[in-house]
Amino acid sequence: MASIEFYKYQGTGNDFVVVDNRSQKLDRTDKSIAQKLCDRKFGVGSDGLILIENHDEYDFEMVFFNPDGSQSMCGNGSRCAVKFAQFLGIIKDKTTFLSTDGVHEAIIENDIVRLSMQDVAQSKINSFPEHFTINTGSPHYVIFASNIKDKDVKEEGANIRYSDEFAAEGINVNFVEKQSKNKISVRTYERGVENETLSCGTGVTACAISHVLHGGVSPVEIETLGGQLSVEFELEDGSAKNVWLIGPAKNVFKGEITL
Ligand SMILES: N[C@@H](CCC[C@H](N)C(=O)O)C(=O)O
Repeated sequence: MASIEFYKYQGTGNDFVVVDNRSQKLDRTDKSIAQKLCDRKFGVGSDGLILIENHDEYDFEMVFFNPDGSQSMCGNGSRCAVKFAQFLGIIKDKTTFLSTDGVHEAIIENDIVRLSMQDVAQSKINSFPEHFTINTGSPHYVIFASNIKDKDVKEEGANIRYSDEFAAEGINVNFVEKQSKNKISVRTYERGVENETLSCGTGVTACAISHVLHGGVSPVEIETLGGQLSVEFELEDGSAKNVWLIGPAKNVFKGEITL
């Protein structure tokens, strides 16, 4: 049985167990590690596990797992990983690192992390009469609604995520309420967590792009259950370019767990 030192971080309430895995103490191919650590009753408890590993070309590699052991890109997790890399002394206040969907840049200003996201090509944005599907590193279903505070996000989100169209790959489901031209509120059901989380970075990015395609204006301020995020980008020929996700990321505590 190995004893693992971990750190707990949160980015607008999306919480993560973060491990310095530069010595490759943990086997990144073993998804049961994420299942154990993320379990809120039998483990530490979180919306995901992040391993920080060495990389030959970039400052570090961030390896992300959902609590069910599946892998995808995580926007809030990336912002937390950047703060952790700064804490470890791997970086100062700027970085270029590798994540699940490719290379990202980030800039740290106190507790705020500005994270570059991949451009979202027009081909990854599908517009339907009632909703959008957009891939911002992870796949998102975006639906505009009113009074989202009264929604049963877990039930309605699960209905879409487990529908015939999405059951196999899964999809994250975002309910968006327009507040003004540059402000929206968002609640998200996350695949891999299979529940509502307090915030989702790739999700609010997808929602901000959908909002601008509906007549909104960038930068878009986003209110989530866990706090405020901001997304800025330019729309060029239907594609979102120069996309940045901006918001806080904080260490909550440090601990040790026996696996
Ligand atoms: N919370 C994340 C998204 C994590 C991945 C997602 N659950 C998926 O499997 O697509 C974020 O902040 O982007």
